[in-house]
Amino acid sequence: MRDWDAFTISNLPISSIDLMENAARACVTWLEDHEFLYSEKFTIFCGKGNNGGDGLAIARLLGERNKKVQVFILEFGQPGTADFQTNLQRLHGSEVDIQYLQEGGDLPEIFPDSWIIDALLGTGTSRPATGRLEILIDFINRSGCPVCSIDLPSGMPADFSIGPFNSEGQPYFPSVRAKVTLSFQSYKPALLFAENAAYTGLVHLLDIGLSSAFLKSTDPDFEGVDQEMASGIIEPRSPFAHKGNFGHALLIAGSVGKMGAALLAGKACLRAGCGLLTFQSPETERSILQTGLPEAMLLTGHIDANYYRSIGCGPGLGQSAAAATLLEQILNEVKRPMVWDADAINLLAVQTEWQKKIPPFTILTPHPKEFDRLAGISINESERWNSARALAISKQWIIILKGHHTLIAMPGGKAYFNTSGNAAMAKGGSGDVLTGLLTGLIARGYTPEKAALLGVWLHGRAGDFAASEWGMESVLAGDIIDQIGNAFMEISS
Ligand SMILES: NC(=O)C1=CN([C@@H]2O[C@H](COP(=O)(O)OP(=O)(O)OC[C@H]3O[C@@H](n4cnc5c(N)ncnc54)[C@H](OP(=O)(O)O)[C@@H]3O)[C@@H](O)[C@H]2O)[C@@H](O)CC1
Ligand SMILES: Nc1ncnc2c1ncn2[C@@H]1O[C@H](COP(=O)(O)OP(=O)(O)O)[C@@H](O)[C@H]1O
Ligand SMILES: [K+]
Repeated sequence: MRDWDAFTISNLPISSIDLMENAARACVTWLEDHEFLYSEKFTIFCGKGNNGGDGLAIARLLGERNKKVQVFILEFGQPGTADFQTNLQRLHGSEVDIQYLQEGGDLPEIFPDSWIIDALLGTGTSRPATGRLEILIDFINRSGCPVCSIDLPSGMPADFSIGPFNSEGQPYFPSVRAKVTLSFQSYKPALLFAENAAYTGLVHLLDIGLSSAFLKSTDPDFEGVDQEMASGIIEPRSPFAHKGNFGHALLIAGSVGKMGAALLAGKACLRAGCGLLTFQSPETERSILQTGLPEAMLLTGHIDANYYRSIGCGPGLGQSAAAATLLEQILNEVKRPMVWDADAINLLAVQTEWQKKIPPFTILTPHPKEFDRLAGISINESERWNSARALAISKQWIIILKGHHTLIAMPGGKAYFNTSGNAAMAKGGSGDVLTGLLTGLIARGYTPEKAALLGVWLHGRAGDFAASEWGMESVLAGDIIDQIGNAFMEISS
């Protein structure tokens, strides 16, 4: 963010103080647009960095709108930044009441029925809050007032989970508990972790006019997957194409009582655009597959795995001896990247000698528990993300660590987080849909890296369409499949 800020100031005719003004205006406009948050009274807590400067500018703008505003500035024992001082001067002479909180002084008396704007610390947070700052964070959290945090909940470091202690002894970071966090221009990693959500509240990103050219001039090692990225990957279907052009996929899936998982994966695989699909599934379950998905074929005997352009393993497979034998045979024969999910991952966690046989660029799609079985227990999501990134590099696998913001860790070290999808997808079967989709995209001809980015985004987007049709409670995994086409259409030109 600091580099992006500096790039913008040197490449666009905009000064740092005007960027701060943009940020403050964006916050106030957002508050105005969300009437339920737009109280008559605001209590604004400011540090003396630029986050505090944002708070002062917000105070002035709210004062101009005839809101009753009180500002408390926490004395850190050092002068404010230049933009903080400019905004302090701009605030003097207004109706806004400004008070200073000294180390060791009394706690403030605040309007009991106000909204709190939290502008104590932003991306400059460098260590856990202690002393007066920690007491003030606790005071804000106990005040009973709803809190809107600016850029980050104060105390939360931009790049980590705030707690609990991790294996490297990273300390717990006391943090403001916000109802809403208004963050500037881009997600900070801390805003993506599940355990931080109780502190960030709802996160909204506000455009403050940072230069878009910066993103083209840099190759960050951590990036969001969004509609623009997905539409840059998608390839059109040639008018003269035949089914042979779009690949033949093999799904090794299903066992007694779990054929639904195979069907879900199979439907999603075909919806991904691949030409042909064959299942390798138990003979006894033949009628379920052949009536549930007449478009697919079924193999029950020996398979020549190398015949298929892509192979997806795991949905509903179970962990029986027969499943293990089948996967071992696949590993001994197949040298191209595959997709491994669910019980295939669980077996891989136990059969550690298999791991060196997994072809490079194979996609693994664990949910957090499956991941911990494979890589050891992580104490929080930021630790798990680091562990996934390290494993992707050391094994040369693509790891798709599923969650609200699914992480995609590439063998080259780069990592992505997904921005589509929603909690309606938190229901059995959603992961099987993703496995099928990824297997279908690889058969269709996408490289595993492109398939991973496109597939994860399409899956979440289809979930978003399903949620708008069925509501957050009632979406079924099959509804996600039915919306894959709409997700494709949105990014096809
Ligand atoms: N595009 C952009 O980037 C834009 C950014 N903008 C805004 O600027 C914010 C970043 O501002 P910033 O860099 O001045 O940092 P900020 O968080 O205000 O505080 C730093 C000070 O706090 C101190 N400090 C740190 N931890 C501490 C602790 N635990 N306890 C006590 N002190 C602690 C730290 O001290 P130090 O670590 O140096 O010892 C330093 O003095 C950003 O979040 C956004 O709101 C917008 O205006 C517009 C455009
Ligand atoms: N709250 C959520 N927000 C976004 N996506 C979600 C959410 N909950 C679940 N999902 C998505 O749904 C899928 C669930 O996968 P998984 O846990 O393997 O389910 P299952 O094994 O039951 O099929 C993942 O792709 C995940 O990213
Ligand atoms: K803040």
